[in-house]
Amino acid sequence: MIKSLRDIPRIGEKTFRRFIEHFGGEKQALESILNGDIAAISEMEGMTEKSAISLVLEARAQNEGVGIRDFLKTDVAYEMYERINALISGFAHTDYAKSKINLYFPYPARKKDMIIKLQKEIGGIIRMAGKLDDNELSGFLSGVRPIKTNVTIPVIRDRAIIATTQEEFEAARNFPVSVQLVSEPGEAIDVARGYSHVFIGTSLAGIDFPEDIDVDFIDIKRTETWQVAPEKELAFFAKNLGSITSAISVFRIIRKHEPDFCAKIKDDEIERLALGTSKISGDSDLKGGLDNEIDRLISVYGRLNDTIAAAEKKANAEFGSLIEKSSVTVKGFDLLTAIDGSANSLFEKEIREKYNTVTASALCTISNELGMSPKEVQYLDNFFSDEVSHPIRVNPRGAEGLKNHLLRSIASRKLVLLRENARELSKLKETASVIVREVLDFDVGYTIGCFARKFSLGMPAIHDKSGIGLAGGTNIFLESPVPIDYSVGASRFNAGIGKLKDACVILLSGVNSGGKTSTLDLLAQIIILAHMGFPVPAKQCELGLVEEFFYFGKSRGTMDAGAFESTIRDFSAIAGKKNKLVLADELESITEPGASAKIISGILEELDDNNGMGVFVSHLAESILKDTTCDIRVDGIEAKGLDEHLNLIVDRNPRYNYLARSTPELIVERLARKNKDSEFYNRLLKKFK
Ligand SMILES: Nc1ncnc2c1ncn2[C@@H]1O[C@H](COP(=O)(O)OP(=O)(O)OP(=O)(O)O)[C@@H](O)[C@H]1O
Repeated sequence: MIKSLRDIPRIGEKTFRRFIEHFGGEKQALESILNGDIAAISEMEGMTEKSAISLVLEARAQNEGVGIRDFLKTDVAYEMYERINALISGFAHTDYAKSKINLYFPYPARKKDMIIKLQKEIGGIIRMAGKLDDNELSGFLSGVRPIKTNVTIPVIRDRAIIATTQEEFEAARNFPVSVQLVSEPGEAIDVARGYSHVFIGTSLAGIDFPEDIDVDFIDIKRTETWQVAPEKELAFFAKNLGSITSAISVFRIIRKHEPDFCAKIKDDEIERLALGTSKISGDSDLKGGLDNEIDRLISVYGRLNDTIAAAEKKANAEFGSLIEKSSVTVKGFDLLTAIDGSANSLFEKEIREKYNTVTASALCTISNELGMSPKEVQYLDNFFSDEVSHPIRVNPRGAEGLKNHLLRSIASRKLVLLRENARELSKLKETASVIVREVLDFDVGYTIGCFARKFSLGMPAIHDKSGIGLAGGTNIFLESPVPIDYSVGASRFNAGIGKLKDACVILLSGVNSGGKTSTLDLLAQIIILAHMGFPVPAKQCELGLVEEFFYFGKSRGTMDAGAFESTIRDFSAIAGKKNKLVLADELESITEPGASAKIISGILEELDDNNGMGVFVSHLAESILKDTTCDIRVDGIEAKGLDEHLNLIVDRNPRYNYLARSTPELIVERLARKNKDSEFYNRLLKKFK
């Protein structure tokens, strides 16, 4: 049992330190490895997804006392397992499921309990997957990613907690807002002027603060994040928004068909979470359209500059045209006043009236255009200076005053709403994490379910005898496979076989391209999937579990002495008492036919003596049988001739107790019929007649 990271052989000192740094502690790192958290492990520096998977598998193997290679004893067997896994992963909707699929592997017979447990779990998921509509589900499912918990937000600088004691100060520093320590109430007012929103201890309740500062009196030592910095609480939801909302949709769809799915999460929690997350945008802000007043304020702020510019332009045009038409008549004693040097006041009076008219109209336009509230209209008083000036311009400081007021109003109103939402959502953080985790884990099972649905797989029945039998078996790597019925050893499918019906060691003979290799591959797929606790590609299947699985592929051509020696050494692994299945494809090409037949018969005898199961594809069945006294059954896949398109007519189902000929003459016949003018093919064909 692994108790420390150091118990995993692959983890040296350097990797150990990296793990601690990445996961924040040995316990967390170990948990992550044993839980198979591939995504988090592969985020580590120097770690790829592949190495993370093999590390997890190694750790698990150590923990469970069994690893992949305990069952998959040859490279060809392992490659078949990898091909199957790659095929299944292709059905995953999330990267999480894609990598998690790699953690399933075939267990040897001694882990029967585990296999049966997996069969039950996966069987349940497949039944559920069968009820779900993938078109409805897949879009949402692929939007779910593991929850990111490491969420930070920048300090909110225009909001402060004003502490009056050291303890309050220390408590306040836990929140991402400015923190100030004051020694007396008057100082608090001065400090508060630098912020648009302050939180002050209840001990200072009753002091008057300037009107333009929002003040909240709180118990600083007991306050919660949602109260002073709701943005921090909401940032978790904002950062994981896509995943959470997609997971909620998946949850709802599953629950429609399977009301008990993940019963620990109550419907009302999901609905509250859905409501809360529907209010936030990706940057922890409030979504538009939720509050009319905020939307109005934002719109006023956004249109202010343009509205002012248009009003200025209009005012200047009106003012210009009024001035153009103006004249001042100086009559009678006014002439004397004018000589006095007071002509200016006469002109000013005339111009001021027009200036006042034009600016008043401009303010009216601005206020109407923007739909301003009475409080906002008050800020317009500072827009135009009392002194007549030309061209007419809005006083920038006046406009700034209104803008600041608008921004403060937006912030203060938003804070109320953000707080309400953060308060509600802060209680649902765990719910959100669980929902996402459950949906990701669901995708792992659903991936297997989709794979099973696509290939019409069925759960095999496991019996205690030595044998494997199937009806309607379809090789998952063939495009349009013809279903195969076959039985090796004891099974309920061997009733009609006649002699040697329980034989566990078989020679499979037959025509070239008849489907011998495909049959071995099918058996390999079935044996691997069944030992993983997965459904298998057969309408019906019954099998006894084995401890080891050997698959030897076809060798390419005669071997040199070294390669031959190492192949024989590979085969020596099948000696021994452990129950096993051995598949071997045309072993004869390792050396010349006579010697090959002797070697194969020796291997088959070894297998038979040790109660092993084996299917050996060979064109040397007759010679092999001559060299052995064991009860070896010979089955055959036979070609019956050529069809009108000169394709082989083959019955893909092996015939029991039947030595099928290789029928190379059919291939020669095909060549001769396709190339009617060729003397050469005709001459060869005659040799067979
Ligand atoms: N059950 C089947 N259903 C449909 N097609 C099949 C089936 N079995 C085999 N085939 C087709 O026949 C082709 C040849 O099959 P396979 O390689 O298994 O034959 P073989 O008997 O091992 O041939 P050889 O003796 O030349 O190695 C396959 O690629 C596939 O296209």
